[in-house]
Amino acid sequence: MNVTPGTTAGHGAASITLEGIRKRYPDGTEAVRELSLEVKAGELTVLIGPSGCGKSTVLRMINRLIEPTDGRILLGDDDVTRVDPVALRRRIGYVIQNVGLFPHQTVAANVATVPGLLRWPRQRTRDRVHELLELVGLDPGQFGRRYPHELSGGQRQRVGVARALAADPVVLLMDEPFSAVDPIVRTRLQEEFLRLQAEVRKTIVLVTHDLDEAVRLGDRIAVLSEGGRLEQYDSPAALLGSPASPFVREFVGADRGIRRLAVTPVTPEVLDPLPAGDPVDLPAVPLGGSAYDALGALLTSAAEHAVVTEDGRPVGMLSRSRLLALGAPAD
Ligand SMILES: Nc1ncnc2c1ncn2[C@@H]1O[C@H](COP(=O)(O)OP(=O)(O)OP(=O)(O)O)[C@@H](O)[C@H]1O
Repeated sequence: MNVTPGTTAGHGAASITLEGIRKRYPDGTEAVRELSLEVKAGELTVLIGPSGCGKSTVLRMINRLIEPTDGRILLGDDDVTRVDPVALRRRIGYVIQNVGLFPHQTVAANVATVPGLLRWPRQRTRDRVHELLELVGLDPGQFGRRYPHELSGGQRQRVGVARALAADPVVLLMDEPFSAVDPIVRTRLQEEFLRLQAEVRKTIVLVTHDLDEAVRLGDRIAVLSEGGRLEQYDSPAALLGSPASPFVREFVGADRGIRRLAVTPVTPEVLDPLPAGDPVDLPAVPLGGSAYDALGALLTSAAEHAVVTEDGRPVGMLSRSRLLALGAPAD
């Protein structure tokens, strides 16, 4: 299988190209009418859209759990419809909502599933399981021997991610991976997952219903409407800043200004000069930090300005009005 080495992609990450894919189920349902989309190697694309718009169908066509009726799907330069589907699935990690761990196997055995199928030597598998459990924040000595029912929902979710990464797949597909856990655990898992992705840099397609999750995790977000129609494919900031259609505008909602602040960094262009004297009793926010966090600091202190710092040194002032303007829609 060809891989795109590139500087941004992780080891063994491949781009995914969907070319005019279509899925018509045997009962005549046109789940996906025609969809073309490219996910760059090492990037995370989120598929989002109303229930029944075809997100899971698209995801499952990539690893051929569902066969497309038409169109091509490429991993790197390889057409996935031309390779053996079982071999293909071993190269593609797949994480689903309720994880699907084998209940009668230990955590270690669950993580070792694909290396086992690939007949890795025992020691290599053991080392890999150890490494992965550490990577997802579970102590291998403590958790390796447990069974899935002896874990919390969040821990099970981590084991699901470790299992999907076990054989160093070229691509990771995730269908509502964090939706089965409560909002606080969910946010923590998302943060940990972002750290993990910064390390492993896989090409990831993630399906979610949750716009905040999409904005937090996605390098790019694909908004789909009924029949797998691609309404917009953009970075979170571009999607929130300039929705391409009334459908997208309604979908991203009235509070998109706030969401937009979360993906907008505080940059030198929005700063006012420092005042002559030392600014006292003003909140300090870091250059490059999120505008959302800066707004939080201003609201908490009831100040009109924050001091923006770089390496602990004041470099400019940020006013409340400038900050709010960053969240204002461009249209
Ligand atoms: N096996 C099937 N046979 C017939 N129709 C199906 C089948 N599987 C899914 N569908 C239909 O295809 C459409 C897309 O389903 P899909 O599960 O891909 O949507 P989704 O966007 O993932 O939905 P949700 O967000 O609710 O999980 C829906 O109308 C669904 O009813």
